[in-house]
Amino acid sequence: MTTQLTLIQIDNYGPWTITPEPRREMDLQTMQSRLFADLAQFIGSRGGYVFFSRFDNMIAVTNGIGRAGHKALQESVRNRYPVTVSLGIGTAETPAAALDEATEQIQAAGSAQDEGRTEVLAGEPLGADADATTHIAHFDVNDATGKYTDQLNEFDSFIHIERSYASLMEYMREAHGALSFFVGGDNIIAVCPDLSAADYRDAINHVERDVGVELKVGVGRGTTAHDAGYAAKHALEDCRYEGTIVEFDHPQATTGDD
Ligand SMILES: Nc1nc2c(ncn2[C@@H]2O[C@H](COP(=O)(O)OP(=O)(O)OP(=O)(O)O)[C@@H](O)[C@H]2O)c(=O)[nH]1
Repeated sequence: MTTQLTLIQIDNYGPWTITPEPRREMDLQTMQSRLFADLAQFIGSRGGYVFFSRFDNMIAVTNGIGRAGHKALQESVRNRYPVTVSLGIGTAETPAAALDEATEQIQAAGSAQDEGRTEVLAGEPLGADADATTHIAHFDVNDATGKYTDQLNEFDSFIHIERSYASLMEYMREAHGALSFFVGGDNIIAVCPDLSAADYRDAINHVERDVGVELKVGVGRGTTAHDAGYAAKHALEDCRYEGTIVEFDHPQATTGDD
């Protein structure tokens, strides 16, 4: 299996936000969220996933999207936005290693705040003969509506959800080189290497011990993020139906420790 990740970095964005003087915050928020929406549309329509992370930098799973697709994305952003984007592509068995490679490509071309560095397109997409299978794990808080949304004010609910996200993202990053992203509501999507049910159970137990939030997870695989993520959603439905905390949409091809 190999995950192809693309780091999307807005070129020279920091200086732009204060030139000629600080821009209205809600105008920046509008631009950032519209750019994210357009990236989600463009990448999603080609089977990929994109996560907003810090908005000035975003991370996409781009298995199945080649250099021409990446170039078209840059052109489309340049034609419609007051900013441009640089793209670094990396491929590896673990998502963290793929992101390292993607990041090195962009960093080698110059600083994020170098006005001479624009529209870098670096790194090689997966070859046609590579095994492009990727794994997506879709985590969800158990009964977030009953425990939080219907009981607490929105900010206090948000604190519980964000704590579980912080705990899970660090654990998955350190233990497995997996990258986890909050995607709204009580949902966290992780891009993962091939892990066992025991690995996922350990992650869920860690979060419960650490911050007292109970999670469940559906895991899918596919040659695009959409295929893997959609399978993960079905597996999550199986958790709901079976009352379990880990379900795969496919037989596990792992070490058999579970
Ligand atoms: N991004 C994303 N958000 C979702 C999805 N499904 C639900 N949500 C969000 O999660 C919130 C809670 O929904 P659920 O997870 O179904 O509700 P719950 O109360 O936790 O119930 P159980 O998950 O069945 O334990 C919703 O208000 C949505 O914001 C999804 O597939 N993707």
